[in-house]
Amino acid sequence: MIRSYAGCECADICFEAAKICLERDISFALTFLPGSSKPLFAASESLPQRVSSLSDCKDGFILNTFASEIKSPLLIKNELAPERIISSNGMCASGVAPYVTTWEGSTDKNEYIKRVSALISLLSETGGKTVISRVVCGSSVNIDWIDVAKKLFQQFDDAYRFLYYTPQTGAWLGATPETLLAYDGFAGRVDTMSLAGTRKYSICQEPWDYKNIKEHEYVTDYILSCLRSYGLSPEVGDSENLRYGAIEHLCHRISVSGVLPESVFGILGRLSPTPALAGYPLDDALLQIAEVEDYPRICYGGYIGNVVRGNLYCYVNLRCAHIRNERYCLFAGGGITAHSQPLQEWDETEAKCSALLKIIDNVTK
Ligand SMILES: C=C(O[C@@H]1C=C(C(=O)O)C=C[C@H]1O)C(=O)O
Repeated sequence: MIRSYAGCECADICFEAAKICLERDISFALTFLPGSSKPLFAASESLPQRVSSLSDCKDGFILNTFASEIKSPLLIKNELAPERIISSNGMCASGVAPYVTTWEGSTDKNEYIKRVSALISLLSETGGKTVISRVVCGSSVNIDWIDVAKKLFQQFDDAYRFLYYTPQTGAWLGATPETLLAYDGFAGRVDTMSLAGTRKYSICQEPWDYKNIKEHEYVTDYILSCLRSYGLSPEVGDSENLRYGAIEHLCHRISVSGVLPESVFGILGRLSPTPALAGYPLDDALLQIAEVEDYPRICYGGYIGNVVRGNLYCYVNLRCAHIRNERYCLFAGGGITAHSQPLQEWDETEAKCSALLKIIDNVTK
């Protein structure tokens, strides 16, 4: 059982502190591990810096952007307690405004269909898989993001839930089902998952279709070869259906022992992004993503997580929104292969962002 490293047992206090941090551009992260109602809160007056090894990493929140060339994550150190932020309201360091801005316009459906159709034709010749996303943007003016976070976190209590801000990334909110890397420092064990393949949730567990099985295999194979390249012998669990609200994903849990803390950030850097978020082969997929998507992903598809006394709990930044005072931008994507149908892929992205969009609509004054 993990205790809150910020010494904060009370979620309401953390949400109140998060609100102040958002208003004052103070670096912070409020997160909940899957199934836990205990907040993990980290905040710092100093600018988040890169950390190169888990062994040297203080407790706090780590993150990296999508396909970052700099592999070492940024760390928000656990330095400011939420109570202190609240009691010194306004007295905490004047934060640093974000260096990145939110994208303005939503992806047009016809344009998406056109571009994805062209990609499907290309993949029919070359093989492989590329994960294409789209954005849904709107005005933030009448939205209380703390209210949105509370509702989202309650609805997806099985997911890793996050709300954070750094000047390097801006503010992000989401609830992700995808573990990238969990490290138990005492046992030297890494747990990860291959998560790809999406369909509507149903209680009758039908077999998965060929397209989903194939796009899933790219992810499993990639993770296994990455771990084996470290001389490790990973084990793959049975096939599972992992539910996320109204949809479910094909999932294999993968675990491996004998991992030294010095190797953990290296493995993390190699695993991010897997073909669940980029594609296979990786370099081709990254080029195709840059061609098809006309906005920067920033943190979408990157990773986020908590370092707690030598352990690491790290997830893929998915089912998320980039939020700012004026605009917000939701991101949702899916794996495209030669067997994709453009309209079905569009509907899949719709299903992936619908829960968060519904909450945003409901709280908009
Ligand atoms: C890319 C996303 O999700 C990823 C892609 C999936 C797929 O293509 O089936 C399933 C789960 C995630 O690994 C997203 O939610 O934006």
